[in-house]
Amino acid sequence: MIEFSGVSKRFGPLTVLDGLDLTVAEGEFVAVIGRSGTGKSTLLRIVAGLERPDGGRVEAPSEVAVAFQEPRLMPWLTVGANVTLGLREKGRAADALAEVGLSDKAGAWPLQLSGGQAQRASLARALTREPRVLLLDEPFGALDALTKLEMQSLVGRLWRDHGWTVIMVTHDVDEAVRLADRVIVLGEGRIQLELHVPGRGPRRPDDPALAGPGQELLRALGVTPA
Ligand SMILES: Nc1ncnc2c1ncn2[C@@H]1O[C@H](COP(=O)(O)OP(=O)(O)OP(=O)(O)O)[C@@H](O)[C@H]1O
Repeated sequence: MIEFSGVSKRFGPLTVLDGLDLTVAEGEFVAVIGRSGTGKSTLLRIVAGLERPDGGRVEAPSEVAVAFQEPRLMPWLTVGANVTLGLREKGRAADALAEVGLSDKAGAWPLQLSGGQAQRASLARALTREPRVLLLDEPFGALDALTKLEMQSLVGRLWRDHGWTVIMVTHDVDEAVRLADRVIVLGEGRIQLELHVPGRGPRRPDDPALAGPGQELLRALGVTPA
């Protein structure tokens, strides 16, 4: 579904991606984790076609939707209008809002939404694009712990229901192992570690099977327990 072969990306003297190889299968959920500045967002932007690599080959479908940490809703449009912004077919807003549990907010203004509700609206907007690939860039980084768990469950459910291929950038090891089939650790322009998580997401946050993979990821990130 998505294939990176020897992909390089430089910004001036800075080499961000350095011969990166990555294959993502159709329907797979891949989490990308890594220290700040290791090129995680750049990787997503290349998949989305927002950035061109300097070297190597990239294959990715064009039906891609992106959701960011900040929901990027237009404050002068209602939630419903935001969801179908840029679409000729406006009828999909109601279904998409129902799917994310936001039916009663179609006429509300973005400023009237909580952080979690705004992220739900952002996901509804992605839904109306009927993507094959969903890219998530730290989507829940700004949410409180409980809302975050709810949003993870929602994304996991939407992923299963729609058969999307998902790449999610996150700083949260627990989130990565709760949702992903595979977690990759990015560093020095390449994949430093690749980890398959047993079972299928969304997993229970207290699933004891997640402790081992979580610790391995923390070690790979250079985080040692206190
Ligand atoms: N358009 C750009 N012009 C110049 N430098 C850029 C540009 N985009 C990204 N960079 C640089 O490339 C490096 C990687 O950025 P990127 O946003 O991909 O990292 P990241 O792993 O997503 O970081 P974070 O975890 O902090 O969000 C950073 O040093 C950043 O400053």
